[in-house]
Amino acid sequence: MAPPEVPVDIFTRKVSTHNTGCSRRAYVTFLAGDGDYIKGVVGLAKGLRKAKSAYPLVVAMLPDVPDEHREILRSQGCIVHEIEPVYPPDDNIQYAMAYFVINYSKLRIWNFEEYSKMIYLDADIQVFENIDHLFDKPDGSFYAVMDCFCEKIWSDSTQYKIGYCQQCPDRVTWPAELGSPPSIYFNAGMFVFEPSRLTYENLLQTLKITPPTLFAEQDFLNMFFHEIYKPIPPVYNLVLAMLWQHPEKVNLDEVKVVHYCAAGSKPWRYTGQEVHMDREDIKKLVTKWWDIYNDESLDFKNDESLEAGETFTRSSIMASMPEPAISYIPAPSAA
Ligand SMILES: O=c1ccn([C@@H]2O[C@H](COP(=O)(O)OP(=O)(O)O[C@H]3O[C@H](CO)[C@H](O)[C@H](O)[C@H]3O)[C@@H](O)[C@H]2O)c(=O)[nH]1
Ligand SMILES: O[C@H]1[C@H](O)[C@@H](O)[C@H](O)[C@@H](O)[C@H]1O
Ligand SMILES: [Mn+2]
Repeated sequence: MAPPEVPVDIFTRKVSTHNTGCSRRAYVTFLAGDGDYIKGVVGLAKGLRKAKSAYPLVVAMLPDVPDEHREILRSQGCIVHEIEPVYPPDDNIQYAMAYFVINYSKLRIWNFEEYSKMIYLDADIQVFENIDHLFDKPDGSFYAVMDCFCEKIWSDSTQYKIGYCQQCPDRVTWPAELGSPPSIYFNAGMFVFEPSRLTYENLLQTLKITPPTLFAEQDFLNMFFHEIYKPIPPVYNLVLAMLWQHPEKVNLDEVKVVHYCAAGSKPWRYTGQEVHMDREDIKKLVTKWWDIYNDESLDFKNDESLEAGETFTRSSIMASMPEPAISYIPAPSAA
C-alpha cells in the first residue's frame, strides 16, 4: 500500500514527526536558460502558497540556469533539481516556436521516482485556486486539458488550414478524404502524471525513433499517452486564446489555473500591444499575476528555529542537492 500522504506547511514546509511517512506528491515545473522565465517560476511558487497547496514545487532545470537564479528559487522554497537536456533524434524541422526544442527535456521528470504522483505546470502558468484534489485522481491515466487549434501558431497544421478545432468539432466537419479526425489533443503546459522509471525509459526509447514535429514534446506526449489520456475541464489550464476563440466554453469566475501562453501575454513582457492583448479580461489576468508576484507576504519563510524533535524542515542544503529524494530533512533520530 502507498505510504500516507503528509501535507506540509506551505510557508515553512514543516511536517510533524508524529507521522514519519514522507509526502510523495509534488508540483513540478521546468526552467531553462537565464532569461525571464525565472519570474514565472517565482510567481508560480507564490501562487501555489497563496492557494494553500500542501505540496512542494520541484523545479526541473537545465544546466544553463545561473546559480543566482537557483538561489532565488531555493529562497522561495522550491526544490531545485538539475536535469540533463534531451534532444530529439533529428532536428531538421521548423517548430511552431524555435525554442520548443528545449521542451523535450521535460521527459526527464518521469524519472523523479521519489514522487508517486506529480502535477506538471509550465512556468507561464499561475494557480489561482487550490488544485491539490487533482492528486487524488485514479492512477493509471494521464490527465490534461484539451487544446485549441485556432491561433496563428497552429497555421502550419492541417487543423488550422481547414478551420477545424476539437473545441467545436461541428464547426467544420473533418473531410473524409483526410481519414479519421485527429484524436483528442491536450495542451502540455499542465498535466497530472505518475513518475516511473519504466515509463521514462520507454519515453526516451520511443523518442529515438520519433521524428520531431511542430509542437515538439507536446505532440510526442500526445502520441505516447494517447490511450490513457483523460481530458479534465479547461478550468485547470485556461489556454488564454479560449477567451476569444471559444468564449462559450469559459467562465472566468470558475477558472483555477491560467496559462499565459497566447502571443504577447507573458506577464513579465506584457505590453498590451499585440492582438487581443488590450482586452479587459487579459489586462485583469496580467494584473492578478503581478499582484501575486509582488506580494511579499507570500514569500517562503525559512524558519530554522525549530523545537528539536518536534518538526522536520527542508533546509536549503538539501534543496541544493542534485537529486533530493524528499522535500525536507528528517530530524536526527533520538538514538
Ligand atoms: O527560455 C525558456 C523557454 C521556456 N521555458 C520553459 O518551457 C516552458 C514552455 O514554454 P512556453 O510556456 O513559452 O510555451 P507554450 O506554453 O507556448 O508551449 C506549449 O507548447 C510547448 C511545446 O514544446 C510545450 O509543450 C509547453 O509546455 C506548452 O504549454 C515554459 O513555461 C518554461 O517552463 C524556460 O524555462 N525558458
Ligand atoms: O498548444 C499550443 C501551444 O501551447 C502554444 O504555445 C499556445 O500559444 C497555443 O495557444 C496552444 O494551442
Ligand atoms: Mn506555457
